[in-house]
This record gives sequence, C-alpha cells and structure tokens, in this order.
Amino acid sequence: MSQIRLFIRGSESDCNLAMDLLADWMEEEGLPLATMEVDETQDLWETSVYVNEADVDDVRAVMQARLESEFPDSVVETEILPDVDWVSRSLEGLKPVRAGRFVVFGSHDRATAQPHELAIEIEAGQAFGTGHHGTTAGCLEMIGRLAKARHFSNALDLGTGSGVLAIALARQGLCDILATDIDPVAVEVARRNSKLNETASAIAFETAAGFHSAIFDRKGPFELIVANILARPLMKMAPSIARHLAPGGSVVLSGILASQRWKVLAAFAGQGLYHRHTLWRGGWVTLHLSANRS
Ligand SMILES: C[S@@+](CC[C@H](N)C(=O)[O-])C[C@H]1O[C@@H](n2cnc3c(N)ncnc32)[C@H](O)[C@@H]1O
Repeated sequence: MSQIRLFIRGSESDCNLAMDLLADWMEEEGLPLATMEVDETQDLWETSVYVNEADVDDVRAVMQARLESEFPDSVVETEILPDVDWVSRSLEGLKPVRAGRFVVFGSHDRATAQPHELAIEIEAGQAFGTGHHGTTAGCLEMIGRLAKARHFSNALDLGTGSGVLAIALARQGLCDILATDIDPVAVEVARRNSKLNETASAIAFETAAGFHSAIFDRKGPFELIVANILARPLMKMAPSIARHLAPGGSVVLSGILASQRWKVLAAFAGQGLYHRHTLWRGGWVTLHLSANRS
C-alpha cells in the first residue's frame, strides 16, 4: 500500500500554528507529523501528515476541519510517495548530528567522532530520536550544559524513543538512569541502542504511560528529569514531574513549539518550577526549569 503525504503550505509561523492545531489529534492517532522549510528566501514551509492510502479521505477531512478556523482558505494538498523502505532510506541519508559535545550517528558513520566528542551510535528503526530533530538536538545540548555545571546522581528520561538522551546522560557519567516510554517497541529499540553503546549497566528501561508504574517511586526522586514529548501531555504531567523531582533538581522539556512556550512555562510555574534557560531550534524550544529561581 502506498504512503501519502497530506500537507499545507505557508510561512514558518503559519506552519508552526498548523502543527499546534494538529499535534494532539495526530499523536492520538499515531500519525507522523512534520514541518519543513521549502524555500528560505520566500519563507515557504510545509506542514505534512504521513498516512496510508486507505485513510487519506478521513485524515484529510479532520485536517481541514482542524485548520479551518485559522486558515479558512488553505487547501490540503496530496503527494503519493514512492514505495521504498523508508526506514532504511532515511537512515542511509542521515548525516551525523553534532549538538553541544555530542555527536549522534548511524553505523555507516562510525569513524566520525572526534576525540573530544561524546559519541552516540543510534539505529533508530521504528523509534523517534536520531538527533536530527530540533527537539532531540536541543535536549542533547541542554544535557551537556547542565552536566558541565553540576553532578547529577540519578536521572529520568521520560519518552525515551530510541534511547538517545538516556545514552547521552550515561556518556556524561551518570550511572543511575531510568528510561521509559509508552511504546513497548521504542523501549526495545532503546534497550538495543543502549547495549550497542555499552551503557546498558547505567540505564533501567520500563514501558509506562506517563508516571503509571511503581518504578518511578522505587527509582526516584530524580535529580534530573528530561522529557521530550509534546506540549499538551507535558502540561498534563507537570504535577507528576514536580512530585518526582528531588529538591534542587532540574527539568529539561522539549517537543514544544515556540508559540507554546509561555503556556508550558505557566503550567510548570504553577508547580513551583521556574524558567532558567531556553534553547531555540527550527521552531522548537527546549526549556531548563528548576525549583531554584537562580
Ligand atoms: C519526540 S519522541 C522523543 C524521543 C527521544 N527522547 C528524543 O529526544 O529524541 C517522544 C517519545 O515519547 C513517547 N511518549 C509519548 N507520550 C508518552 C507518555 N505519556 N508517557 C511516556 N512516553 C510517551 C513516544 O512514544 C516517543 O517515543
């Protein structure tokens, strides 16, 4: 069956707003959603949803309805994608990514890391997190900055995907890390990547939706919590994140569009967690929060 790309075109801010309007529904349906720049000189961007042929009409109708209030004249366009093995193809095409001291690469680029860099090899397979997305790169950079400033004795990577952030924490010397994901396939991929990077002894893995597992109380409270999920679920989980944070601990959040930054900061300020620093990458923000104001 062919894969279809449904997309709308607009400026960067239009496309970020479209992502915001579509994100929660697409996440519930498990449909990949992406925004990308088409022409820098004209500020032309596209927000795309990838869908199977059989679901095109239903998904197009939902997209149109969700976008109508802000973009009454927008047309959802269609592209039929050629039948290729997208996982292998996308991994082949990926270049190593550098974020702070980290370099993330696939097996075809093993020789790429410089002696001063912290190397992470990722075979993403079906899980999110090759380092190429602005949210992952933002988290990697923020982890590097925080680890330089203080020692963390334990950490939680909530929504671990490929395991890239948990492995980065282990590369920074942490040896008591809990990595969880709602998706059991992601947990399996993350576990494999952790073995590949020889960090398995430092990371415990668990399949869990949010904080619904006894393991969080057993392993916590955490001096550092990293969560690269979307803005809406993060805001819902703000009380649980605050409850599982050790006194004086730090929280790194991403998966947040620049336009959602204030809403997320407000939700976490309500739990006594304050903004310390923001990194901006490709329309996304990565936030560092802590219970200390300075
Ligand atoms: C954007 S990916 C981030 C992956 C990786 N941490 C990174 O930074 O590249 C978000 C991950 O969070 C997981 N996720 C989404 N909602 C979750 C929830 N409520 N509890 C735990 N994991 C969740 C998804 O399955 C996905 O693997």
